[in-house]
Amino acid sequence: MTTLVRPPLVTAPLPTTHSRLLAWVREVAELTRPAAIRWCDGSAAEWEELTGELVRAGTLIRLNPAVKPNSFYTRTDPTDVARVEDRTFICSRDEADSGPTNNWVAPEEMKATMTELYRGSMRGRTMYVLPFCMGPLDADQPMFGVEITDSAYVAISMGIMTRMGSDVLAAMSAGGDAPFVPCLHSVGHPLEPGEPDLPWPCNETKYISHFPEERMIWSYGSGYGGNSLLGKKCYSLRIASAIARDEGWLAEHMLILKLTSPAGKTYHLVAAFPSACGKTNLAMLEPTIPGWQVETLGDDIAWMRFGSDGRLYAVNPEYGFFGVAPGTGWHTNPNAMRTIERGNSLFTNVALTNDGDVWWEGQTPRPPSQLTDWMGRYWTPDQGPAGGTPREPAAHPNSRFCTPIKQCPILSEDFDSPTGVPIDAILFGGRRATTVPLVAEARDWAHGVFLGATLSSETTAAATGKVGVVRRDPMAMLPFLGYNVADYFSHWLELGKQHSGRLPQIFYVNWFRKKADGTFLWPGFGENGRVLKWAIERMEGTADAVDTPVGLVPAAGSLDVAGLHLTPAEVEAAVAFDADEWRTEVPLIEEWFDLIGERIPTELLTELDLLKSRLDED
Ligand SMILES: Nc1nc2c(ncn2[C@@H]2O[C@H](COP(=O)(O)OP(=O)(O)OP(=O)(O)O)[C@@H](O)[C@H]2O)c(=O)[nH]1
Ligand SMILES: O=C([O-])CC(=O)C(=O)O
Ligand SMILES: [Mn+2]
Repeated sequence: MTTLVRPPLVTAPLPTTHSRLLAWVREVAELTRPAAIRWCDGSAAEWEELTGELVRAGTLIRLNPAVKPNSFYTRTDPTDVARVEDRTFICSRDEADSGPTNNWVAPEEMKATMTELYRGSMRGRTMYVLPFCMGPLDADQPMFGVEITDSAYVAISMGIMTRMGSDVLAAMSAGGDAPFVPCLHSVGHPLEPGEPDLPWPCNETKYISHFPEERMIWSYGSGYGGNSLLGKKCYSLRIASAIARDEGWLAEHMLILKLTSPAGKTYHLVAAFPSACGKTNLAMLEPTIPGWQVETLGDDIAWMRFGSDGRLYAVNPEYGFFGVAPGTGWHTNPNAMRTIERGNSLFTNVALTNDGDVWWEGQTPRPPSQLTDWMGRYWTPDQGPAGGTPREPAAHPNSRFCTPIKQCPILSEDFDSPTGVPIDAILFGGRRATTVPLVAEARDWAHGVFLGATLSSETTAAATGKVGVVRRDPMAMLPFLGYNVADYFSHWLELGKQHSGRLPQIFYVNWFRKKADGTFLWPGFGENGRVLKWAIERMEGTADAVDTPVGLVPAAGSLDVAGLHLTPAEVEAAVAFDADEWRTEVPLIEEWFDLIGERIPTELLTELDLLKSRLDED
């Protein structure tokens, strides 16, 4: 079913009877004035057609089918390479509800501004209507969305990242018209008659706006993933977190994995790490310790609800991986390599090899002798890009692969379960060169929420702005919260009180602690399985820990380091709690709590006092 109609959309047979959807599509078409409207069906034929058009337009390059079948490469405009946090807005009716960590503009004012930007913004382009569902379509309450976009790149990417197309559209009106989240996106580059298009149209003016009360998203000016694939961060985190607060569940920036011990016992873990801090890698972990096995359920987002048995269950709302390319290789994340090798993938801002394959820093120990870099320039390992400087990487640090989750060789068979998997442990982690030990176990739920609430990390290339600056990133949700951060902490604490019987155990981790020479103390990647093993053994009551002011860290000999090429002193340095470093950290936590202001729950202030008094005793 492919419906290509000319506005105002009344002449062709319409693919749905959903009246709110039809009215909205008509309204957007009248405002944005596209040359054509296409209802996407998510079929293979549609993928063929759209990728073909994008190749002709110069947006995509088809990769060598012998190495990457049915896969494509794109370079964005060099100014449109990451999420734009300073242009991201939570437009709640009351400013206080967006909280101290979000940008806020009153909804009516934002709508007025953006309506003028959208006026005629799709002229000369096709408007794509993408019906999608976050999470399984057979869920009790399927979470529908419809994205309207003038980008074919967004249309095919959403086809990978979400369950998208005719099945979803049919389900949306199967039992009466279902509610859905309207997601409007325009690259903001209309074409005048005869004007040639650009390979990557976008606009200097960017807005990524969320209307949490109306459950609605408006995005303008950027084609880059996190700003334009509106089912992902915008819906599944910012809008969903607001829905979850209202309905008593959690929408979190977390991977989901299943772990099987040598004895055959299974566990499920979720882990929240900020962008570009290791979620995709941990989700696809290949443990180095014998007998332990990981299966993947999700690498970025977890929706978690309490079941009738009182346990917390997690579902991954997504259908694909939008993973960081640099650092992904056979020695670090072989399962990601196997996933993309199967083809059907899009690569953005990586480097291109002479034989039509993709490359990025860390894929192989040494780069090929020549490449075309992410800006289309001739690049060599010695000289860097032509006209650039020798140390410029060939792939942008935030370059990405976009690939179907079903291709992951270790995907858990529970992936499509509408109720999800029961969670045994929650990990919070960041990228800290100092201070935070390799692993610490929280004393209880409130202490775990405190560890999550004060989580900190060095900024990365996943968002525009300076890289390497330490900032608080509560539960790795700082850029993804759809409401007031203080209310979010209260929500976590409240859920803990309501379900105190069988709560997951909370742990704090840091793979990124460094030695004085700047290299990592802990080898990471497959070796992180050792930390998961320790966490499981803590829950089983078989591993020893030392009580420190930040939590319970591994006692000497309790972390399995057999076969690891680290000296006992190095292991000790990785797991150590350092009181002086924490005395330096406390004022930063106080500053953070001051910023949050009066709405902060008292339990967290109590936890901070407890940390301080324990440090005084230390
Ligand atoms: N040193 C070290 N680096 C790691 C480890 N895990 C991941 N990385 C690197 O950190 C970067 C980001 O890792 P990802 O797993 O893609 O991070 P992510 O949290 O999924 O990032 P987003 O997709 O932006 O949310 C990559 O360059 C990885 O190679 C680790 O255990 N140790
Ligand atoms: O949202 C994006 O563009 C990519 C991503 O996963 C992140 O930044 O966390
Ligand atoms: Mn990721």
